[in-house]
Amino acid sequence: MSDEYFVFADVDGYERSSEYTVGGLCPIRIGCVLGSPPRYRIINKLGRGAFSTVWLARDLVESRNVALKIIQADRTSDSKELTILQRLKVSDAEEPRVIQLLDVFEHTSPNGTHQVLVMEPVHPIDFMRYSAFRPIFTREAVHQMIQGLAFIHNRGIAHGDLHPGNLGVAAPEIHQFSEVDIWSQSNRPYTLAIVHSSVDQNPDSFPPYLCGDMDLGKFLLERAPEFTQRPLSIRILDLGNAYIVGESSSPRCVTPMTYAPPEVVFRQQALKDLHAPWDQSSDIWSLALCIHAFICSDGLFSHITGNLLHEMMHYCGEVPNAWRKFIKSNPFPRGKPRPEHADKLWKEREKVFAVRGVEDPPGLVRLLRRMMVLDPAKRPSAAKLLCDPYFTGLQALRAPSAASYLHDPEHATPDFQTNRFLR
Ligand SMILES: Nc1ncnc2c1ncn2[C@@H]1O[C@H](COP(=O)(O)OP(=O)(O)OP(=O)(O)O)[C@@H](O)[C@H]1O
Repeated sequence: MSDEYFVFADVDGYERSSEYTVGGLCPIRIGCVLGSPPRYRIINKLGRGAFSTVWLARDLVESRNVALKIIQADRTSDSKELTILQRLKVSDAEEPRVIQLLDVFEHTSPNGTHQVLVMEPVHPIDFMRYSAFRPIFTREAVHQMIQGLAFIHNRGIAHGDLHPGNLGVAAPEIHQFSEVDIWSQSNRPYTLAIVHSSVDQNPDSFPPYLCGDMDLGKFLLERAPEFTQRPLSIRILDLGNAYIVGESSSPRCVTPMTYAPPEVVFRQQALKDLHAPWDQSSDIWSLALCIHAFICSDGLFSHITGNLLHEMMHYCGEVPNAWRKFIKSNPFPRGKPRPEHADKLWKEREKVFAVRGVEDPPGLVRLLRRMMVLDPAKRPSAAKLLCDPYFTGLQALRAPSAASYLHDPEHATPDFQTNRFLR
């Protein structure tokens, strides 16, 4: 496919050549300055999403580093992310648990007009070696993740794409490094020259080279190792698939299957329904799996085949009525799920958590099991989870924003009242 556009073939891990076209991605060069008036100088690439590229840039006005999420041109007008991020703004006095929008502007390229979201740069936790951090922070980090989700839910939003790549850790240490500091280190941009082969293509639609993703974590570990020794400050990222509950129906679930909730996996796998609805209760399930991955560096579930439903049932020890018919034609590979079997599996997890140095492994297992209930209506809300005994004695409620969304659990209404997704 790339031969239509480029002399070189598409390379895994980079944008596809077909994405640089009218209506597509914004061609970016290292060192160019975006903003009106010009303000953000591009340092390196941080990542790419389904419809965007994300860049580390120097804010020449505030002398700090920022992340620029540059949205594909034909997605700019219907992107809901800006509205959602504006709803999630906290005051300067509050420690956010959700990525904060610092600025927004539009940038015009030969491919169209792109919305640019300016955010704080964070260290994504999927690149984080858990062992590099002090396990003593586990309980606090887990509490902060749930705080972040409670905050999002309290603002009426469901996230819908929780996986380890969308959880990050604040990295204010990055601000002390200028572009030259960063360029002169081993993290200098890794670029791959590209040449388009068709003379019909507008050469300005393409960047002169593609950039590899910068390893921000490696840079910080080398240049600011104290980063791992202070308490973590978690950020939930990527509100690109979020929606305001009640204002619209849920968009298609894009969460990787091994983090997706059972109500979505069942409908996708058993009923071939790719538009399975999901809501805030679905985030609770996905966050439990993110917590597991944060500690163990890999997911709890390994399969993306039909066995995923079986794995879910084995860990939960139950078979929902709605699933029985489907399961009959796909018998259980490891025997029928039973509560004793689930207890055994979680005991094994407890041992793994203990090896990882987690505080109170049985307490953490109890928390995860509360979150991983097959019926979404029976999952506790994030606000209620903040009062789980696992957090007893934790000082993490010091974040001033906590008070604004923490319900009194005594008076909390039932958590997720409908089980309409588990038909
Ligand atoms: N604030 C940030 N700081 C550092 N890296 C970031 C930041 N925001 C995004 N990234 C990086 O860019 C990647 C893509 O960003 P993001 O997930 O927001 O885009 P998306 O289009 O919604 O992606 P996805 O396809 O994963 O849903 C992330 O996986 C992450 O590696």
